Amino acid sequence: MLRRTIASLKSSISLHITEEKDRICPKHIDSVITFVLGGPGSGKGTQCAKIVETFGFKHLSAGDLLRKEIVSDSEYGSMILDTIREGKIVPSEVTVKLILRELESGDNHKFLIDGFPRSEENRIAFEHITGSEPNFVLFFDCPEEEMVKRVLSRNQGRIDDNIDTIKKRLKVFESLNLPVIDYYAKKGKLHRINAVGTEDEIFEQVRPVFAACEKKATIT
Ligand SMILES: Nc1ncnc2c1ncn2[C@@H]1O[C@H](COP(=O)(O)OP(=O)(O)O)[C@@H](O)[C@H]1O
Ligand SMILES: Nc1ccn([C@H]2C[C@H](O)[C@@H](COP(=O)(O)OP(=O)(O)O)O2)c(=O)n1
Ligand SMILES: [Mg+2]
Repeated sequence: MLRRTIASLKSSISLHITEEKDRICPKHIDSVITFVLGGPGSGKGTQCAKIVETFGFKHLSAGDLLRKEIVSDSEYGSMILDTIREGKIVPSEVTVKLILRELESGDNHKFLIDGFPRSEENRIAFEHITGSEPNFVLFFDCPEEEMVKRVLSRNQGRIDDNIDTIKKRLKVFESLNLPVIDYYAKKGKLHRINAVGTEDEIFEQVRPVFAACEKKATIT
């Protein structure tokens, strides 16, 4: 059922999926889904690696999945490249499709979805297509000048890690991603993390969130 739906998403790029019949659930209804949010350079990827190591989650980075599409023969490659270079957000149907493919592969039921949703459009598309919501959401709260400093010294050869694109990405973060963060705060699902400090200091704020989640899973 899910594979068929992914196939139909591939062939149809218009996304107005609002009816119950169009919804699909991740393969494992007992999955733990965590969204990991924060501005560019706030440390999402760095902390996800620590969470994977300590708590055994599967890390899905929306940015990495999109970058893989650019270097593959994907029909969306050049559109994704142009969008990322401009610091804009790739249409949700493309990103959600890539995430769904990962949610459906392998046996791990605990997912960190890093850098997604980056807009209300992303959020709504995910909810409508999967019929599910995250169990909780991490927000790495970092001052702009620190984010700029980190991105400029990241040295991963990314086309969007230059000062012009960073300025655009920060504007997009403020206008499109902060409303999503607000949405989850109001739902009581947000864990705000102070993203300034050493990597280990920051992880000491992250650890109890996942430890509590593990404890809850043992009790229920
Ligand atoms: N707490 C920290 N202090 C200083 N630099 C950091 C910290 N956490 C991550 N970095 C560095 O900052 C850059 C951006 O981190 P990254 O995890 O890629 O952020 P994001 O995925 O949010 O863009 C990387 O070069 C990383 O090594
Ligand atoms: N949900 C997403 C995630 C990333 N993208 C695009 C736009 C982003 O600027 C780039 C890079 O995202 P990525 O999460 O790797 O960037 P940072 O780790 O925050 O620096 O990818 C997107 O269009 N939609
Ligand atoms: Mg990242």
